[in-house]
Amino acid sequence: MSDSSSLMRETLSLVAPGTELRAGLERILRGRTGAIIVIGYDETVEEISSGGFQIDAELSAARLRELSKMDGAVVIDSTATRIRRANVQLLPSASIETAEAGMRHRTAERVARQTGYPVISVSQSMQIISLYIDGKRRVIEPSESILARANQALATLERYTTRLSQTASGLNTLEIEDIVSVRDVTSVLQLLEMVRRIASDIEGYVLELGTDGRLLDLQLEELTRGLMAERDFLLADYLPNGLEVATVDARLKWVGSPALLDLAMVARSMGLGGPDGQELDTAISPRGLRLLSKIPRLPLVAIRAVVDHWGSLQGILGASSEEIEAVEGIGPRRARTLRDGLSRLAEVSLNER
Ligand SMILES: Nc1ncnc2c1ncn2[C@@H]1O[C@H](COP(=O)(O)OP(=O)(O)OP(=O)(O)O)[C@@H](O)[C@H]1O
Repeated sequence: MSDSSSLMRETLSLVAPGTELRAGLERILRGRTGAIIVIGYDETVEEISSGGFQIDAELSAARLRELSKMDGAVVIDSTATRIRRANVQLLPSASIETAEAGMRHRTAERVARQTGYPVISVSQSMQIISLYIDGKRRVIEPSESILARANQALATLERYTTRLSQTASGLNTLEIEDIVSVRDVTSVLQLLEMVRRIASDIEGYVLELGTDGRLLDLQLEELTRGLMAERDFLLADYLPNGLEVATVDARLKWVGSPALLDLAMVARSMGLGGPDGQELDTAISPRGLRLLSKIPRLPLVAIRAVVDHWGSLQGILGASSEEIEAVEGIGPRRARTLRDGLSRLAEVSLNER
């Protein structure tokens, strides 16, 4: 993540609903005055500030509102906890380009560029809160508009997680019967990746919504619980030897959303389906981590020990109880848990057929 996007995220959470800063901005909007607020105070800010007065007071919504009634800018510290100057005229370099029209917004954009600190402007005439960071402008929207979009994304996420769980349980059956093809594996990764992208959009909304996003956060957490572990196991089961998960992640990052619909593209990212990922019907067998992880009360160390020993799910399915018990770190109890668990999984997939 670049510095400017992490500053954007930090700042969005500083101005999110539930914070004093946001409450102050809402008051300014309701009072129909404008404001220009610099979030950061150092020598550079000092150099381009003229007039006004120094203060060092705790930031409260009421104070921010009162100080913004005066002409000029308010300067607060970068954690948005203290107000440091008010009634300031800002004199950024006029040579910094700005696409904005009014003086307030031109100044806000220039100060943000010159100091590297975020600057907020509240437009009196347009009743809009804008955030300027490093040459980018972002409108701070009311929670209702963000929630409307977030709920749409949540509905999409729900559809995808339902499809994912069907496709993944279909893969269980194919794995037990050892009739998996590259297409089957790739379809699961494709859905996991789509889910990951939608979830990341929703995480952005949660951040922006502050205290208004709590319910959304819970819903997101519920829909995506365990999915990243599922992804790790899937990749551990099928990646060709020597191909790192980080490499697959990096490749997928460059796959745009339309291209993600192309299974061959996803297969190629996983190093499967031949050089161009087109050989989707090629048979492939899992190592067994993903399926074994579905067995309740079987610890991951035991799963790893067994998978390392046989190297394939079919090897494990064909092993006798004695052979499994003999694996270091297993013992009779875990061996029974594993055998019972596998039989139950086999039964479930048989019934599902
Ligand atoms: N350089 C500056 N430093 C501090 N404050 C400024 C500066 N320029 C403008 N402002 C503040 O912005 C106020 C409005 O200025 P102006 O009407 O030119 O801007 P605007 O962009 O059209 O604003 P709005 O969208 O709020 O109507 C000023 O009264 C002043 O308080």
